[in-house]
Amino acid sequence: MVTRAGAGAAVAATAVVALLSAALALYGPPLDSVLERTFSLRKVHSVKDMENTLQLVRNIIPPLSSTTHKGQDGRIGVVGGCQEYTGAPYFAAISALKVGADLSHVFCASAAAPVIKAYSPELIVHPVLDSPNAVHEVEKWLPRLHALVVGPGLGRDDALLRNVQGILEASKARDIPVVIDADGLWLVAQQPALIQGYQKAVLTPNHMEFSRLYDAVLRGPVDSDDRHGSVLRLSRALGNVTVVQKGERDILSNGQQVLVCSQEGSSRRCGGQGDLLSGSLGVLVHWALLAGPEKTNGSSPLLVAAFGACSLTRQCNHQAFQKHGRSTTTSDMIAEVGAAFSKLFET
Ligand SMILES: NC(=O)C1=CN([C@@H]2O[C@H](COP(=O)(O)OP(=O)(O)OC[C@H]3O[C@@H](n4cnc5c(N)ncnc54)[C@H](OP(=O)(O)O)[C@@H]3O)[C@@H](O)[C@H]2O)[C@@H](O)CC1
Ligand SMILES: Nc1ncnc2c1ncn2[C@@H]1O[C@H](COP(=O)(O)OP(=O)(O)OP(=O)(O)O)[C@@H](O)[C@H]1O
Ligand SMILES: [Mg+2]
Repeated sequence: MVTRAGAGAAVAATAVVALLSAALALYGPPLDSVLERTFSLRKVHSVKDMENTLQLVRNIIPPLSSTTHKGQDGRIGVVGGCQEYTGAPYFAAISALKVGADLSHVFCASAAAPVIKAYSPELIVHPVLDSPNAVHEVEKWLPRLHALVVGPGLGRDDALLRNVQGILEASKARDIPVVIDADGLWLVAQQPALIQGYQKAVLTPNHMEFSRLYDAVLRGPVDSDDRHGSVLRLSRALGNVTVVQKGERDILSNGQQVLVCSQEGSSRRCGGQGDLLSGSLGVLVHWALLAGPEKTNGSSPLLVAAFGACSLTRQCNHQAFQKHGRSTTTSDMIAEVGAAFSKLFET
């Protein structure tokens, strides 16, 4: 039997829960409680957590179908590539195609374009990034693109970075998802306001890029003993932008939740692996936003997409290393994308 006092207490408890939920929705749970919830059971749950999250990635992958037309599974743009760096934008753009995008564009400086075109007939290469009309030239394509990957091989030339700033602003105005990597993160460290609070941005810093960003945004050094807390804090300070800190284990957060990806890779650290990750993520972000939170069981679609890209990159590394050992290069990893994707996501 429910007494009046009992019913009153239940109503009061419901009100408290509702108030707390409203507060959480507005400000996010206290940092300590997120970390405690996420990590207190980490040792016993890590393998199960990884498997559960991989299942969410499987849920966002569009089935191959005879009724879809070219372009529906993803039209991705990579913004990067300059005189010095032509490999990085190529790795990102070809990885997007290999993961399952239908069309992959590269918007690069004019000196890089013939080189990138010569690597691959699969890519659509626009030599526009150092033109005085760069923003307009890229903006023309934005209505046809599902996601942008900004930064691989961009370099740090001021004129190029100013153009990329304009491209980012135009992409935000159109609500286009952006993955920001490499020198795109250099730009964000100079001007965090560029992506502050943009819910469709994912940042993929390596060790160095993370420290630079953290210092710029939080005005202090990273606590290297607390990687999880650092990623959570940076995401929150940027207004819940999704942050993926790459490393021995990848730490991912949207300021509400923290995920850890420890998919087995290898000890081979050749350059370009991060470009494979950011290009793959471009496609997965598009798929995840299309699928929506019903398919990700309430988890953030962008976090699920990022977990998918991290797992895939590490699995490619693992498979390539088994064949090539110390001579493994990123091209060997890209050759493994199909088999790694099947192993992780098509079981
Ligand atoms: N084939 C191509 O075209 C490729 C081109 N690429 C392009 O190059 C551009 C610059 O990108 P980036 O990553 O080299 O730049 P940046 O942030 O200055 O870091 C460099 C310094 O960080 C450090 N460091 C790194 N990891 C660390 C760790 N775990 N722990 C500790 N330190 C660590 C390390 O310092 P060091 O060991 O030298 O002291 C290193 O010197 C960018 O456009 C990118 O896309 C690449 O994509 C590769 C393939
Ligand atoms: N110590 C490590 N052990 C295992 N995997 C790692 C380690 N460090 C990085 N990785 C993996 O390598 C991939 C690329 O991360 P990395 O930190 O090398 O990026 P990056 O420096 O941006 O690469 P790039 O050379 O493309 O710029 C990620 O999938 C990450 O999980
Ligand atoms: Mg990189």
